[in-house]
Amino acid sequence: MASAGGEVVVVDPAAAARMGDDVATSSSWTLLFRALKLALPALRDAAGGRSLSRALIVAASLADLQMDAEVISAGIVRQAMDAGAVAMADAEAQLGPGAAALLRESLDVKNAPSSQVDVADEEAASAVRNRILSGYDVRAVILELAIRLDAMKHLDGVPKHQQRTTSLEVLKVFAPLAHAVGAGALSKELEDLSFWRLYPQAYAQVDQWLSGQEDDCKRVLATCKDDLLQALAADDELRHAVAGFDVKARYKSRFSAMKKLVKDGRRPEDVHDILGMRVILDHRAGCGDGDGHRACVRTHEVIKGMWKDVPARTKDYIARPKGDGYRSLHIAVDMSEPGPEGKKRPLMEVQIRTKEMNDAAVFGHALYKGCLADPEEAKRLKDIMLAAAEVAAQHLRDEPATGDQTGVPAAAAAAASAGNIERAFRLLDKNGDGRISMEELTEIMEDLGAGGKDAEELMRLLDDNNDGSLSSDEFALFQKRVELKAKLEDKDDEYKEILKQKLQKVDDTGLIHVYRKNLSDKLVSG
Ligand SMILES: Nc1nc2c(ncn2[C@@H]2O[C@H](COP(=O)(O)OP(=O)(O)OP(=O)(O)O)[C@@H](O)[C@H]2O)c(=O)[nH]1
Ligand SMILES: Nc1ncnc2c1ncn2[C@@H]1O[C@H](COP(=O)(O)OP(=O)(O)OP(=O)(O)O)[C@@H](O)[C@H]1O
Ligand SMILES: [Ca+2]
Ligand SMILES: [Ca+2]
Repeated sequence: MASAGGEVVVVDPAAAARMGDDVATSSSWTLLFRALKLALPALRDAAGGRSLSRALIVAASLADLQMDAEVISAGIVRQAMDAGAVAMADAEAQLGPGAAALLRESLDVKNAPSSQVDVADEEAASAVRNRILSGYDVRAVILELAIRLDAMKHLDGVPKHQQRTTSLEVLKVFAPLAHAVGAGALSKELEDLSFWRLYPQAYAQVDQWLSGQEDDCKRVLATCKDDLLQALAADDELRHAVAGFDVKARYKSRFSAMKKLVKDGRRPEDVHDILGMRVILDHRAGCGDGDGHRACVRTHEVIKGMWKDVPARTKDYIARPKGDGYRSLHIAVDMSEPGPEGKKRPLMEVQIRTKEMNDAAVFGHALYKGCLADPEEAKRLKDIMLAAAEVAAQHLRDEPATGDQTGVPAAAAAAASAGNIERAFRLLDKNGDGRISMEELTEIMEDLGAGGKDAEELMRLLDDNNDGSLSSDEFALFQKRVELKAKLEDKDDEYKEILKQKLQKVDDTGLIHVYRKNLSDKLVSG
């Protein structure tokens, strides 16, 4: 047990010992401890403890992003605030003005894509992103991004329309923001989760294509990375010109692959970066190789000695930089097993560049780098978080994710295609008193061959203020949500068709929603 300022917080003694005395006495530790002390009891009471373990996971992910203790403590407390368990005044009193300012800004970032903005519109989304990037501390942006990722992982229990709004905001605003601040892995995760929620059929197609070869390709990437690091370190010319090497390997994300097929109109065999490797050379100044071009070319030669080079795909953007100044040597190698019976694999793209070139290419790099904690400190902060997570796991049971209990009934969704809100409302409001009563709703649903149960379900969904009838405002709000759903479903269908053709997979989803069509016909023709 550890006590701070009267209240008692349970801490696993073994975990506390691992943290070490130096950490326990540091100001980072004090701040994190205060945040935990404030949030733990509140979050433990909320949602069966689920929010507490989530808060700790968010905190650990912020530590992984090399955020400082102020951001991490703000992350823990933000979860407690979002659960309605902690007020801003308490956060400020416990954590001080720095963390409180971060919390306030993160809430501003959270609310930046307001309901007035149509984030599906690229220009509007870009304006929101720019406003966030120029208006707020980048640490507050990263804090909100970590919270968003957590939210995206726990959307099962929230209403469908909310799932879509959140996913669309993430896809259009927050995932590109993560990319812009240099948090590439976070961006990728946000994209794939929102892609899956918004376009489930299209996601399934891409997933089927990519997952088939994923394990094998990832194994190849891991082996190649090790082999390449060894070969580069053993090369005499490179040893002279380069102080160190960094090799990054990545398997293409679902969303990124989908964009190539759907938006660029490529065939799957024309996607040449499913396997990707990037070699970053820490080029020595004054070694007689100007900007490091020669070292990059030498790296290519070493690679040619190891794997099967595909000369037609070599692009030297160092000798001839792209219009935007992008510099990098791009090559491709064929990692298929030899012989006619050998396993065929997609090509592997290798980007070779110096640190300077890489810094310039990774947009926003400086922005993100400016607020990173010392890597050692970041590791220690992470240890504290993991220790706290262990403690939490001992005391709390994570609730299993709940199923989707709030699906929009097919008949309700049908109203989407009606388009004309006023006309639809007038049609349903049979006695013309400006409200749709339960009787009126039941009547029209029965006209359509649906039972009273469907009417009840529909009423529950639409009746925002629970007064048992629908105002035209409630109806309009509903219509807006349903239109978004219909738009997404159309796109999902469209993408699915394109992907299906390209990936030549048989479609097995032929559901015809006769019921839905009936209602929309009725609403349109009425
Ligand atoms: N940051 C940055 N990266 C770039 C730029 N141009 C290319 N890249 C990277 O290099 C990859 C390959 O680009 P290219 O070699 O031009 O080949 P491509 O066939 O046009 O590329 P893909 O669209 O990837 O098939 C891209 O997918 C990016 O990862 C650039 O201007 N800036
Ligand atoms: N060959 C590569 N090796 C290692 N990392 C890569 C490689 N290509 C891209 N990445 C990085 O992986 C992340 C996601 O990759 P993605 O393929 O979506 O990017 P991209 O290549 O820039 O996009 P696109 O190919 O659609 O133009 C980004 O952070 C990107 O910088
Ligand atoms: Ca690429
Ligand atoms: Ca009425």
